[in-house]
Amino acid sequence: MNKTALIIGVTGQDGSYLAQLLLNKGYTVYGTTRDSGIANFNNLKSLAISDDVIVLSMAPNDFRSVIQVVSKVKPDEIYNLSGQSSVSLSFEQPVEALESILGATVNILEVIRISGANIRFYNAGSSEIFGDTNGARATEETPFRPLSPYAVAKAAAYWQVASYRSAYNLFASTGILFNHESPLRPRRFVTRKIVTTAVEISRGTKSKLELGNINVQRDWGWAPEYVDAMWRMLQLDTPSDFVVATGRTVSLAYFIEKVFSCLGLDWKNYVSSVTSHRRPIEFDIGLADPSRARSILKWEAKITVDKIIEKLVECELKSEKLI
Ligand SMILES: C[C@H]1O[C@H](OP(=O)(O)OP(=O)(O)OC[C@H]2O[C@@H](n3cnc4c(=O)[nH]c(N)nc43)[C@H](O)[C@@H]2O)[C@@H](O)[C@@H](O)C1=O
Repeated sequence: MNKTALIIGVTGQDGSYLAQLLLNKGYTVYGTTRDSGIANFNNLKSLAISDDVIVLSMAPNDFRSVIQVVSKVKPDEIYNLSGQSSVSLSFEQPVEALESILGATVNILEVIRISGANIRFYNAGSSEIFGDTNGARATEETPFRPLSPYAVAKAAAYWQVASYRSAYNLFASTGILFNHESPLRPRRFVTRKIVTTAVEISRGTKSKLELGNINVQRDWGWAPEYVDAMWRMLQLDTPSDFVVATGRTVSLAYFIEKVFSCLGLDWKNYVSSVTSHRRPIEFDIGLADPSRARSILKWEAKITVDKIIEKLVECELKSEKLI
């Protein structure tokens, strides 16, 4: 029998790729956005699935709204990909970070618990919860040292999910995802900002690129592969949390250099690091050990950072958003 999935926050990068994956698997896919009357469906449109996803309005931090949608859809699986997703923005809107991430997670868990239905729940976690690991690769056992309001909210949501799983025996799991990129990323994230600006520079419509701290090192993966890990987590016999990453970390300077060299440009002529783009606090190096996902989910990131750069530049040059 066909399964029904509810993707909360379907219009974002991950929501759109997940909807595509689930549609391909034969799911009936419902998706929510705060106000479907005014939402931006560009990501769903660029994947050519906007007519296939049934979109509903839902405010995840409004309990009534969540219960109404879940009762109507009767999903087998719920994926919560909603809420603030920018670490940088969370320093400016810390309450919004907490409410949109933690408030939504508790509402969804409560609705699942009260409904008594056999619903599997995926919670979008983040590697930001680890903060500075002092050079150690983060695993599912690594202690949390969140540094931003975003990371604090994600850490709290993680523990809510773990608590509901133990207390009420819910099938609820958190994917602790490291950075994952695609052409569907908005420009507020650094990879898209670099690629779009570098292409503009190559076309002569921009002359410089201002960034914050370019010495940070991150584990960057390919978003369409990461949504497959989310799905796999809900197909297990028992719920469990997983680190999802490539296992390879590079510096932002490396990323910038490669993007510019794809376009035949020397980045040093165009890029500067300015204090206004720096965050009040952040950690330098993000390192991951995704071996548990490899052994239990049978999931592995196949697309390397060099390939990601190539794909992003190629898509930007064609100004298309398809993978
Ligand atoms: C795992 C995690 O991954 C993402 O969060 P993020 O790492 O903050 O992503 P980003 O692309 O904004 O920054 C990446 C790095 O790049 C540095 N950086 C330098 N200069 C600029 C700059 O000019 N803009 C930006 N945005 N970043 C800059 C910045 O300081 C940071 O170290 C989200 O998906 C989040 O939802 C999530 O969970």
